[in-house]
Amino acid sequence: MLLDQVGVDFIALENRVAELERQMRVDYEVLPPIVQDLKQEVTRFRAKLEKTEHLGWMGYYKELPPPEDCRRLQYRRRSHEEQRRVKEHFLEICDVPPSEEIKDALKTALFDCSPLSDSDILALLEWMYHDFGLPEKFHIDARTIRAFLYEVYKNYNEVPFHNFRHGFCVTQMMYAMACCVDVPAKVGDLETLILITSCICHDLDHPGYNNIYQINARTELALRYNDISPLENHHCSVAFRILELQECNILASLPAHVFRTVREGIIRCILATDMARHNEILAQFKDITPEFDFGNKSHTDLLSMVLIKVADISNEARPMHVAEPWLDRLLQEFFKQSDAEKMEGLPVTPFMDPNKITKPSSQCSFIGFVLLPLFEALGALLPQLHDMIVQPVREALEYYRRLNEQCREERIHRKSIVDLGDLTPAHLAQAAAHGQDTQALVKSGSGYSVKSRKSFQTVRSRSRSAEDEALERPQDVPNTEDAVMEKVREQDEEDVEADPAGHDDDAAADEVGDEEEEDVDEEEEEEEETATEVEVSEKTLKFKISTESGRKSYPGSRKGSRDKSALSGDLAHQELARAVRDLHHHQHHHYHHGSAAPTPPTRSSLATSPQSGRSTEFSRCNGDKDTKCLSFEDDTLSRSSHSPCSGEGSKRGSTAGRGARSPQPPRDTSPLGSPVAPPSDTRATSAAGTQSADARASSSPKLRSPTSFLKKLKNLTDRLSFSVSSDSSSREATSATASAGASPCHGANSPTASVCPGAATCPASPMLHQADGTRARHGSDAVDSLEMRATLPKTRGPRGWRSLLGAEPNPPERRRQASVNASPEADDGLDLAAAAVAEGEPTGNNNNRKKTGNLWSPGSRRGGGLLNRLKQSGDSIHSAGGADADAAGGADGAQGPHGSEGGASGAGRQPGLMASLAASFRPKKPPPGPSGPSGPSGLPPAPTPAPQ
Ligand SMILES: Nc1nc2c(ncn2[C@@H]2O[C@@H]3COP(=O)(O)O[C@H]3[C@H]2O)c(=O)[nH]1
Ligand SMILES: [Zn+2]
Repeated sequence: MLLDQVGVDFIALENRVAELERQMRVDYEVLPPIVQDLKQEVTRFRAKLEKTEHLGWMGYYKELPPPEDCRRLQYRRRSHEEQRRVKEHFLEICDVPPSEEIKDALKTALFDCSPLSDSDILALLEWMYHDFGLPEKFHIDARTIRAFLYEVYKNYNEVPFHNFRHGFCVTQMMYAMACCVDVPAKVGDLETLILITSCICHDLDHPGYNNIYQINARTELALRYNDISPLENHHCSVAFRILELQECNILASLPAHVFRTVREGIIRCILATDMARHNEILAQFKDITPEFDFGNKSHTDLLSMVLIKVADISNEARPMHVAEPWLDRLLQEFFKQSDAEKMEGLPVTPFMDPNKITKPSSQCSFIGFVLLPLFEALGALLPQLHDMIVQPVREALEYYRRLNEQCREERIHRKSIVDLGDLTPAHLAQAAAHGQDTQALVKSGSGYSVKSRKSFQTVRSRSRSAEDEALERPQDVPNTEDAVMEKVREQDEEDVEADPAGHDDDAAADEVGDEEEEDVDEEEEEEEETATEVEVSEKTLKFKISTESGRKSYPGSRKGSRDKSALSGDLAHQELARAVRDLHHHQHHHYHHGSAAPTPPTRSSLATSPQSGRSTEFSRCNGDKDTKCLSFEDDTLSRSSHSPCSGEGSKRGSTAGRGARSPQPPRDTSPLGSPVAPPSDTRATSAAGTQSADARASSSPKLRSPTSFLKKLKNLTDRLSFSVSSDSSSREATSATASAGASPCHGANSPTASVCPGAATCPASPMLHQADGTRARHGSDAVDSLEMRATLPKTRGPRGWRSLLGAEPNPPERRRQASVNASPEADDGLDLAAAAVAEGEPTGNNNNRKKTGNLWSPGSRRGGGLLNRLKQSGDSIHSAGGADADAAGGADGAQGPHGSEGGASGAGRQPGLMASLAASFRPKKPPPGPSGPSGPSGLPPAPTPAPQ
């Protein structure tokens, strides 16, 4: 019937097509031989052209430089020589148990491993197994433990934070907690084995770029694991590959079913360290806490997950002289990632962006929203841990709140001085009328001058970090900042007049609206800045798997309350359609209605607009003012601008006096003499007004600007894998915010998936290959990404910290130097038992090792002029975190300030450290018999490996 209506005889049409196809086949076969030859010739020639190297003499072939992303992703492994030294010294000391002092220190959160060498650390790891009696209980041969630990050591990369020492610190914290609450008695020996082994392995082969990057850049790991905890899956996979090696298989003597339990447990624990699952795990744990049953496996499983999570983020529970260098290293890694994201046009992870965070702001946010709620939850179940980890973390939060406030005050002061040069007498009079110190204001107009909204935002963005909002003066108290803002608005108007697009008529009419838009954009920017790692991680994951099931929000999540609607694929399409309608509607009015144009589509205007498809949703949500009802909202990086420092807590913090977290006291310089922090190294004892994350979860309805609107639209189209062109203003907006669709280097949709010219030698590939030998994804996209990068700015406009500080972005020299021996060499195999004990100490010393500088001295606990240090910090960031600067520094760059064994980077140990360590280890058990099957530890030989 339909066919009749259309008036087309489809059957006839189909027959005709089939006939033509037949004819073509016949014609093709009867081509004269000469034409066939010609065809073949053309095919051959085309194939040749595709390999154009031989045309180099004609200038048609240009050798491409090694793909930058390959270089950037390369990671560092220790040299064979260094590994050999570590192995030798490990074997030298491993039969000697640590001194009582060290044993005691190991059981506290005060332990400081920085003076220890890598072999010392390996020996301590082995000791932890022994101390819990695990080798005896599970028949683990000492030789096997050592081989296992050494292999683990080799499979950590020399990245600033997620390195072997981080693995040790996490294990040591787990050990300390386990001793404190007697974990073996509570959860059993097997679970203890699971916990210790999981901690040791939990960040194996971490490349220094987190899951958010992996997913957004569509790296091999993200592709392999379908965006689901790519790194954690990888760590786990590497761990079990090590355990597959017979000589390293500490689980070899376990019966098959026990092995399965252990494997399952290790996988569960390592996967639990993905911060995208933080709220999920925390919520479940809190749920069961009131009726926690140590006899219930699902309860103890959850407890194990929480324990490893706590250990993983426990640096702030340590004394400041231990915690702070770790934070510096973490920020170094963060900034390196955000640098890479900017260069590759990926979304810039807000909590990693030096333009958006400061050290104190980062810590206020992380401790307040993520760390403390978790620690308190564990403390509720295991109160013995309160003094050990909960209280120190509260003090750390208090410390950073005060510091943040100090920073903010200084920034405001600086801004008022800087911007006064541009102020008119009227502004000065206004400031004076509000009782401000105009004397101070007129001092200088130098420094940053606000030339445009953008440049102002650049400064402002940096200065208004997550916690600034909390410390903000009440709205109704105008101050110098208001005067500055006023000035900026005027400047904006000038900008609008100078707009080459020239919507002059609209400009006047939209003046009010523009101001609102600015506020909206700034608010959104700030919300983005306040997003914690958990939120961004959740969002990154949600973004990818939302079509499957929607992602649940958990009570611990700040967005839980507003994340009402899960995003399904259909919903996304509907939203897109609505968004397009709204956009069209808005543009129509904006450009054609002249002065009568309505203000830009604010939330309220959308709510009442009859043309807006979204209006019904808005009205539906009207009753629930505190909730962001729209999934459209949820899918952006919008975040509450509430800050962890807001409210009572911060006020109390501000009056709590300074220096409660006192500067670092002189350290006991004897390497192992005092591995714990001196008692004077305390933090503020005043209980911080810690806010629950939930209390801060409120959100206020916000206006909607065209820019933000387009950002959201872009988000949607990205999700649907196609792009919608936008006008120049929107392009600028999306570019400025490095929105998701901006030419990812590793684009899976790459139209030219040609082979990476550097694939064969690409140092990143082996890392990505090593698990299963498959080819690195980025290799195949490298040409594409190079082409794309050529059209991308190196950094994202004036917001880059380099432009702020006038530093050269990514000096090419540095990049070049960054290509170092990254390929993991084939190991020469483990033969620990046969390894000869090396003579004497390694020649390593401290001199070669570059200590990681404090990134942001204002955040430093070591005093000094705040402003100066802000500037200096930027410089040090540049050298430390920027573009593989660590690599440029040679072997000692990327590694943290810790000692590794011997060689350039092994230097870290003070002279005599080995002697001191050796002295500190006492024989633990009688030396092994002269012959017999037992290993150096005298344990029985390992039984046959269990089937796996
Ligand atoms: N801002 C901040 N983040 C931290 C701190 N400690 C741990 N993290 C983050 O928490 C994450 C836990 O998992 P990872 O080890 O992968 O990476 C860690 C860091 O990104 C800290 O002290 N401050
Ligand atoms: Zn970790």
